[in-house]
Amino acid sequence: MASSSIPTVDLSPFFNEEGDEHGRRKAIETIARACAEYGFFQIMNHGLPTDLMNKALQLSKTFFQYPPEEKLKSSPGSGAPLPAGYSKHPDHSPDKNEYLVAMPPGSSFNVYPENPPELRSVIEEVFSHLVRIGSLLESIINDCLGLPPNFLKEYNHDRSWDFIAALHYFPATERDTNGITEHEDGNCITFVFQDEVGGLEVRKDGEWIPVVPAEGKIVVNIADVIQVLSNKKFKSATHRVLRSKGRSRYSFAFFYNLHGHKWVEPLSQFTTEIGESPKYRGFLYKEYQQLRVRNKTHPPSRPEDVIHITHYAIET
Ligand SMILES: O=C(O)CCC(=O)C(=O)O
Ligand SMILES: [Fe+2]
Repeated sequence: MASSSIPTVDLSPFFNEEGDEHGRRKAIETIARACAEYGFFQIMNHGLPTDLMNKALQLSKTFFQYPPEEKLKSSPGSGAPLPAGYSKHPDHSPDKNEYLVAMPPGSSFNVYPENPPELRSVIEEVFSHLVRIGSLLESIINDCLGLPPNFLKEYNHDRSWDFIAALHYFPATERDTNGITEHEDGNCITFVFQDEVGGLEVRKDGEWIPVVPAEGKIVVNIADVIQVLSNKKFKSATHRVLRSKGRSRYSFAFFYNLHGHKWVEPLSQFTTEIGESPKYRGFLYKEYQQLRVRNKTHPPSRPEDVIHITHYAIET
């Protein structure tokens, strides 16, 4: 494998009725290595139709091209655990994008745009596929970590905090190409699909590796909750998005999440049982997610004040 690309995993063995045990083992090994080394890989043959992904990107583009007053009609309501609806980063934010967030289909917090009319049903369809793919990847990661069968599934059984974001990155300017500042995601596992423009990069051994757009592929990255549970055996991938000159970029990110009432701490399998000290103190997930939402809605003026998972790290 060239060092300048991230591994691609073919998931078809998991959909093969006859049970392709060899194919499954191979996929699991590749994923285990990718998660331990840098927390990023791509998947193909995952069951989310390429046409549906393209349609979602196209419809989101139509939405983001509307004038601000139209988009602002679907501004988030209050009381939701996340700003579900349309938002744009404040001008002083280093992140130069606008986004439309949706929680699970049927959630009372969702504020969908009325136009384009098909956008809602297409996002809901994509959402259902990604929940299914999320559960599959969660069970594979459960296996990769050597946890008891269904451990993560039972721990993370409530899907009501999952969310999806349609993102629009503005074209770069002469002086500024930042789209999303380097970061790790706070949830369990993230899934991204993007248009052909490119700009997503992942850091490995101090180097930025571009995630070259490939139609039909979904980018998967391990996020903070898995990093904490595994006491850093699996890495929450550091990534960023650079903007292109003269071109907008559209993408979707799905956050396979955890319910806010869950307690998160390094599991005994990765601490006491193997004589390692925990690298994080425990926390209620809701508290961490609230701090992260604040990072976005009220970005601190000093970058060092942005809350990351290091907030809970135990100094050694
Ligand atoms: O747009 C992308 O490719 C990635 C988005 C992302 O990293 C995020 O929303 O956390
Ligand atoms: Fe991210």
